[in-house]
Amino acid sequence: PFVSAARYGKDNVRVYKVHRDQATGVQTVYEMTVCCLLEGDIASSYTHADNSVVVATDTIKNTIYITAKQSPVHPPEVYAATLSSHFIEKYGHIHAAHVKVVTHRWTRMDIDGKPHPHSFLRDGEEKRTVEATARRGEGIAIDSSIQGLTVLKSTGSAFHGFLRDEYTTLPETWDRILSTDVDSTWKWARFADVKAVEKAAPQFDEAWAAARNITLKQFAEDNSASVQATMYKMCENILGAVPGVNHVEYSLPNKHYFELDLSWHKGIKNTGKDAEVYVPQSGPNGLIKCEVSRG
Ligand SMILES: O=c1[nH]c(=O)c2nn[nH]c2[nH]1
Repeated sequence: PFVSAARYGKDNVRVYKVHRDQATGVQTVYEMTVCCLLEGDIASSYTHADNSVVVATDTIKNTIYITAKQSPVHPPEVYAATLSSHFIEKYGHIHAAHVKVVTHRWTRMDIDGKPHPHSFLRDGEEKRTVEATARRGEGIAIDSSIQGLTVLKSTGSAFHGFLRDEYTTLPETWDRILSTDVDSTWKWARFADVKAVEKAAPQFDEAWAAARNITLKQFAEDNSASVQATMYKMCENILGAVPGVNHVEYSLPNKHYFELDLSWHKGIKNTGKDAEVYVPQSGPNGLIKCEVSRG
Protein backbone atom coordinates (compact mmCIF):
# COMPACT_ATOMS: atom_id res chain seq x y z
CA PRO A 1 0.00 0.00 0.00
CA PHE A 2 1.00 3.68 -0.51
CA VAL A 3 -0.28 7.07 0.56
CA SER A 4 -2.53 8.11 -2.33
CA ALA A 5 -3.58 11.43 -0.82
CA ALA A 6 -2.75 13.34 2.36
CA ARG A 7 -3.26 16.77 3.85
CA TYR A 8 -3.01 17.91 7.46
CA GLY A 9 -3.06 21.08 9.53
CA LYS A 10 -5.07 22.98 12.13
CA ASP A 11 -8.86 23.38 12.13
CA ASN A 12 -11.19 25.58 14.18
CA VAL A 13 -8.63 28.34 14.72
CA ARG A 14 -10.66 31.29 16.03
CA VAL A 15 -9.31 34.72 15.16
CA TYR A 16 -10.52 38.20 16.14
CA LYS A 17 -8.97 41.40 14.84
CA VAL A 18 -9.86 45.03 15.57
CA HIS A 19 -9.12 48.02 13.36
CA ARG A 20 -8.92 51.35 15.27
CA ASP A 21 -9.23 54.48 13.14
CA GLN A 22 -7.10 56.96 15.09
CA ALA A 23 -8.61 59.97 13.33
CA THR A 24 -12.30 59.15 13.91
CA GLY A 25 -12.12 56.81 16.91
CA VAL A 26 -14.30 54.39 14.95
CA GLN A 27 -13.39 50.79 15.59
CA THR A 28 -14.21 47.86 13.30
CA VAL A 29 -14.06 44.21 14.31
CA TYR A 30 -13.55 41.01 12.35
CA GLU A 31 -14.09 37.49 13.67
CA MET A 32 -13.41 34.29 11.77
CA THR A 33 -12.71 30.61 12.15
CA VAL A 34 -9.84 29.30 10.05
CA CYS A 35 -8.85 25.86 8.78
CA CYS A 36 -5.45 25.45 7.13
CA LEU A 37 -4.34 22.15 5.60
CA LEU A 38 -1.02 21.43 3.84
CA GLU A 39 -0.16 18.99 1.03
CA GLY A 40 3.26 18.04 -0.29
CA ASP A 41 6.18 15.60 0.13
CA ILE A 42 4.87 14.42 3.48
CA ALA A 43 4.12 10.72 2.86
CA SER A 44 7.17 9.66 4.90
CA SER A 45 5.60 11.19 8.01
CA TYR A 46 2.79 8.65 7.59
CA THR A 47 4.76 5.66 6.30
CA HIS A 48 8.08 6.00 8.16
CA ALA A 49 7.27 8.14 11.21
CA ASP A 50 9.53 10.75 9.62
CA ASN A 51 8.56 13.95 11.45
CA SER A 52 11.31 15.97 9.80
CA VAL A 53 8.90 16.89 6.99
CA VAL A 54 6.13 17.96 9.37
CA VAL A 55 5.40 21.66 9.81
CA ALA A 56 3.67 21.13 13.14
CA THR A 57 -0.03 22.01 13.24
CA ASP A 58 0.87 24.26 16.18
CA THR A 59 3.24 26.10 13.85
CA ILE A 60 0.42 26.43 11.33
CA LYS A 61 -1.82 27.84 14.06
CA ASN A 62 0.88 30.38 15.02
CA THR A 63 1.21 31.38 11.36
CA ILE A 64 -2.54 31.99 11.10
CA TYR A 65 -2.30 34.55 13.95
CA ILE A 66 0.96 36.16 12.76
CA THR A 67 -0.48 36.60 9.26
CA ALA A 68 -3.66 38.11 10.74
CA LYS A 69 -1.49 40.60 12.63
CA GLN A 70 0.79 41.50 9.68
CA SER A 71 -1.73 41.47 6.80
CA PRO A 72 -5.32 42.58 6.19
CA VAL A 73 -7.97 40.09 7.27
CA HIS A 74 -10.65 41.78 5.14
CA PRO A 75 -11.75 40.99 2.49
CA PRO A 76 -11.40 37.38 3.61
CA GLU A 77 -10.34 36.41 0.09
CA VAL A 78 -7.15 38.49 0.47
CA TYR A 79 -6.38 37.02 3.90
CA ALA A 80 -6.98 33.45 2.71
CA ALA A 81 -4.80 33.98 -0.37
CA THR A 82 -2.00 35.58 1.68
CA LEU A 83 -2.05 32.77 4.24
CA SER A 84 -2.18 29.91 1.70
CA SER A 85 0.65 31.40 -0.39
CA HIS A 86 2.86 31.81 2.67
CA PHE A 87 3.20 28.05 3.09
CA ILE A 88 4.21 27.46 -0.54
CA GLU A 89 6.78 30.27 -0.39
CA LYS A 90 8.23 29.25 2.98
CA TYR A 91 8.43 25.45 2.68
CA GLY A 92 9.85 23.95 -0.53
CA HIS A 93 8.38 20.52 0.18
CA ILE A 94 4.83 21.85 0.65
CA HIS A 95 3.13 22.03 -2.73
CA ALA A 96 -0.39 23.10 -1.82
CA ALA A 97 -2.10 24.89 1.05
CA HIS A 98 -5.84 24.83 1.54
CA VAL A 99 -7.22 27.67 3.65
CA LYS A 100 -10.87 27.99 4.69
CA VAL A 101 -11.92 31.24 6.34
CA VAL A 102 -15.42 31.37 7.85
CA THR A 103 -16.30 34.94 8.82
CA HIS A 104 -18.97 35.64 11.45
CA ARG A 105 -21.35 38.61 11.47
CA TRP A 106 -20.56 41.56 13.75
CA THR A 107 -22.92 44.20 12.35
CA ARG A 108 -22.39 47.72 13.67
CA MET A 109 -25.21 48.80 16.00
CA ASP A 110 -27.35 51.79 15.09
CA ILE A 111 -28.00 53.65 18.35
CA ASP A 112 -30.52 56.52 18.20
CA GLY A 113 -30.25 56.39 14.41
CA LYS A 114 -26.45 56.67 14.40
CA PRO A 115 -23.84 53.96 13.69
CA HIS A 116 -22.07 53.25 17.00
CA PRO A 117 -18.28 53.59 16.91
CA HIS A 118 -17.48 50.35 18.73
CA SER A 119 -20.60 48.25 19.33
CA PHE A 120 -21.83 45.38 17.17
CA LEU A 121 -24.45 42.66 17.11
CA ARG A 122 -24.58 39.09 15.78
CA ASP A 123 -27.55 39.56 13.45
CA GLY A 124 -27.76 35.96 12.30
CA GLU A 125 -25.55 32.91 12.07
CA GLU A 126 -25.15 33.47 8.33
CA LYS A 127 -21.49 33.02 7.34
CA ARG A 128 -19.33 34.53 4.62
CA THR A 129 -16.83 31.84 3.73
CA VAL A 130 -13.75 31.70 1.51
CA GLU A 131 -11.72 28.68 0.42
CA ALA A 132 -8.35 29.49 -1.13
CA THR A 133 -5.91 26.92 -2.48
CA ALA A 134 -2.39 27.99 -3.41
CA ARG A 135 -0.66 25.30 -5.43
CA ARG A 136 2.99 25.56 -6.49
CA GLY A 137 3.24 26.59 -10.11
CA GLU A 138 -0.54 26.88 -10.48
CA GLY A 139 -1.47 30.14 -8.76
CA ILE A 140 -4.38 30.58 -6.33
CA ALA A 141 -7.93 29.23 -6.71
CA ILE A 142 -10.55 31.10 -4.66
CA ASP A 143 -14.15 30.09 -3.98
CA SER A 144 -16.39 32.52 -2.07
CA SER A 145 -19.65 31.57 -0.36
CA ILE A 146 -22.67 32.66 1.59
CA GLN A 147 -23.81 29.91 3.98
CA GLY A 148 -26.57 29.57 6.52
CA LEU A 149 -28.73 32.47 5.30
CA THR A 150 -32.18 31.13 6.24
CA VAL A 151 -35.10 32.50 4.23
CA LEU A 152 -38.83 31.81 3.97
CA LYS A 153 -41.64 32.97 1.72
CA SER A 154 -45.26 32.35 2.72
CA THR A 155 -46.53 32.15 -0.90
CA GLY A 156 -45.17 32.63 -4.43
CA SER A 157 -44.00 29.04 -4.65
CA ALA A 158 -45.62 26.17 -6.54
CA PHE A 159 -44.68 22.62 -7.45
CA HIS A 160 -46.81 20.74 -9.97
CA GLY A 161 -46.49 18.86 -13.22
CA PHE A 162 -43.84 16.54 -11.75
CA LEU A 163 -43.55 12.90 -12.79
CA ARG A 164 -46.34 10.76 -11.35
CA ASP A 165 -46.25 6.97 -11.11
CA GLU A 166 -47.14 4.14 -8.72
CA TYR A 167 -44.57 5.47 -6.22
CA THR A 168 -45.95 9.00 -6.14
CA THR A 169 -48.23 10.34 -3.40
CA LEU A 170 -47.20 14.02 -3.22
CA PRO A 171 -50.17 16.21 -4.15
CA GLU A 172 -49.56 19.01 -6.66
CA THR A 173 -49.58 22.52 -5.20
CA TRP A 174 -49.97 25.98 -6.72
CA ASP A 175 -49.36 27.80 -3.43
CA ARG A 176 -46.88 26.58 -0.79
CA ILE A 177 -44.42 27.86 1.80
CA LEU A 178 -40.82 27.82 0.60
CA SER A 179 -37.95 27.92 3.06
CA THR A 180 -34.26 27.15 2.68
CA ASP A 181 -30.79 27.77 4.13
CA VAL A 182 -28.89 29.49 1.33
CA ASP A 183 -25.53 27.91 0.47
CA SER A 184 -24.21 29.79 -2.53
CA THR A 185 -20.65 29.59 -3.91
CA TRP A 186 -19.07 31.65 -6.68
CA LYS A 187 -15.79 30.45 -8.11
CA TRP A 188 -13.20 32.99 -9.30
CA ALA A 189 -10.99 32.59 -12.34
CA ARG A 190 -7.56 31.49 -11.05
CA PHE A 191 -5.23 34.21 -9.74
CA ALA A 192 -1.53 34.11 -10.67
CA ASP A 193 -0.35 35.15 -7.19
CA VAL A 194 -1.19 37.17 -4.06
CA LYS A 195 -0.47 40.45 -5.86
CA ALA A 196 -3.18 39.62 -8.39
CA VAL A 197 -5.61 38.87 -5.55
CA GLU A 198 -4.74 42.16 -3.78
CA LYS A 199 -5.29 44.01 -7.08
CA ALA A 200 -8.75 42.43 -7.32
CA ALA A 201 -9.58 43.29 -3.67
CA PRO A 202 -12.49 45.68 -4.36
CA GLN A 203 -14.27 43.00 -6.40
CA PHE A 204 -14.68 40.63 -3.45
CA ASP A 205 -17.00 42.76 -1.29
CA GLU A 206 -18.87 43.83 -4.43
CA ALA A 207 -19.37 40.20 -5.45
CA TRP A 208 -20.55 39.17 -1.99
CA ALA A 209 -23.08 42.03 -1.87
CA ALA A 210 -24.27 41.23 -5.41
CA ALA A 211 -24.64 37.51 -4.67
CA ARG A 212 -26.53 38.22 -1.43
CA ASN A 213 -28.83 40.84 -2.97
CA ILE A 214 -29.51 38.72 -6.08
CA THR A 215 -30.30 35.68 -3.94
CA LEU A 216 -32.77 37.59 -1.76
CA LYS A 217 -34.40 39.43 -4.69
CA GLN A 218 -34.78 36.32 -6.83
CA PHE A 219 -36.07 34.31 -3.86
CA ALA A 220 -38.66 36.97 -3.02
CA GLU A 221 -39.78 37.94 -6.52
CA ASP A 222 -39.61 34.72 -8.53
CA ASN A 223 -42.98 33.03 -8.87
CA SER A 224 -41.17 29.82 -8.14
CA ALA A 225 -42.08 26.73 -10.16
CA SER A 226 -39.54 24.73 -8.14
CA VAL A 227 -36.35 25.18 -6.14
CA GLN A 228 -34.47 24.08 -9.26
CA ALA A 229 -35.97 26.79 -11.48
CA THR A 230 -35.44 29.58 -8.96
CA MET A 231 -31.84 28.68 -8.10
CA TYR A 232 -30.92 28.62 -11.81
CA LYS A 233 -32.11 32.23 -12.15
CA MET A 234 -29.96 33.17 -9.13
CA CYS A 235 -26.91 31.63 -10.80
CA GLU A 236 -27.57 33.33 -14.13
CA ASN A 237 -27.92 36.73 -12.44
CA ILE A 238 -24.70 36.32 -10.43
CA LEU A 239 -22.73 35.32 -13.53
CA GLY A 240 -24.17 38.42 -15.22
CA ALA A 241 -23.21 40.69 -12.32
CA VAL A 242 -19.71 39.39 -11.48
CA PRO A 243 -17.36 39.18 -14.48
CA GLY A 244 -14.46 37.66 -12.52
CA VAL A 245 -16.47 34.54 -11.69
CA ASN A 246 -16.90 31.59 -14.08
CA HIS A 247 -19.00 29.15 -12.04
CA VAL A 248 -21.78 29.59 -9.49
CA GLU A 249 -23.21 26.72 -7.46
CA TYR A 250 -26.09 26.47 -5.01
CA SER A 251 -27.03 23.77 -2.55
CA LEU A 252 -30.51 24.40 -1.14
CA PRO A 253 -32.41 22.25 1.36
CA ASN A 254 -36.16 22.35 0.83
CA LYS A 255 -37.33 22.83 4.45
CA HIS A 256 -40.92 21.56 4.30
CA TYR A 257 -43.92 23.05 6.14
CA PHE A 258 -46.74 20.51 5.99
CA GLU A 259 -50.41 21.36 5.85
CA LEU A 260 -52.41 20.08 8.84
CA ASP A 261 -55.91 18.68 8.36
CA LEU A 262 -58.00 19.61 11.42
CA SER A 263 -61.37 18.74 9.92
CA TRP A 264 -61.75 15.86 12.42
CA HIS A 265 -62.27 18.53 15.08
CA LYS A 266 -65.70 20.09 14.53
CA GLY A 267 -65.04 20.33 10.80
CA ILE A 268 -62.25 22.95 11.06
CA LYS A 269 -61.16 24.04 7.58
CA ASN A 270 -57.32 24.25 7.60
CA THR A 271 -56.20 22.85 4.25
CA GLY A 272 -55.72 24.32 0.76
CA LYS A 273 -56.83 27.96 0.59
CA ASP A 274 -57.98 27.74 4.25
CA ALA A 275 -54.58 26.56 5.50
CA GLU A 276 -53.17 28.84 8.22
CA VAL A 277 -51.62 26.51 10.79
CA TYR A 278 -48.80 24.34 9.37
CA VAL A 279 -46.34 21.81 10.82
CA PRO A 280 -42.68 22.84 10.20
CA GLN A 281 -40.58 19.74 9.47
CA SER A 282 -37.07 19.11 10.83
CA GLY A 283 -36.57 16.31 8.34
CA PRO A 284 -36.61 14.73 5.88
CA ASN A 285 -35.89 17.70 3.62
CA GLY A 286 -35.40 18.05 -0.09
CA LEU A 287 -31.84 18.92 -1.14
CA ILE A 288 -31.40 20.58 -4.52
CA LYS A 289 -27.93 21.27 -5.96
CA CYS A 290 -26.65 22.79 -9.19
CA GLU A 291 -23.60 24.46 -10.72
CA VAL A 292 -24.07 26.93 -13.56
CA SER A 293 -21.03 27.86 -15.68
CA ARG A 294 -20.30 30.78 -17.99
CA GLY A 295 -21.08 29.59 -21.51
O1 LIG B 1 -39.02 22.49 -5.54
C1 LIG B 1 -39.11 21.26 -5.43
N1 LIG B 1 -38.30 20.47 -6.17
C2 LIG B 1 -38.37 19.10 -6.11
O2 LIG B 1 -37.61 18.43 -6.82
C3 LIG B 1 -39.33 18.54 -5.22
N2 LIG B 1 -39.67 17.25 -4.91
N3 LIG B 1 -40.64 17.30 -3.99
N4 LIG B 1 -40.94 18.60 -3.71
C4 LIG B 1 -40.14 19.39 -4.46
N5 LIG B 1 -40.04 20.73 -4.57
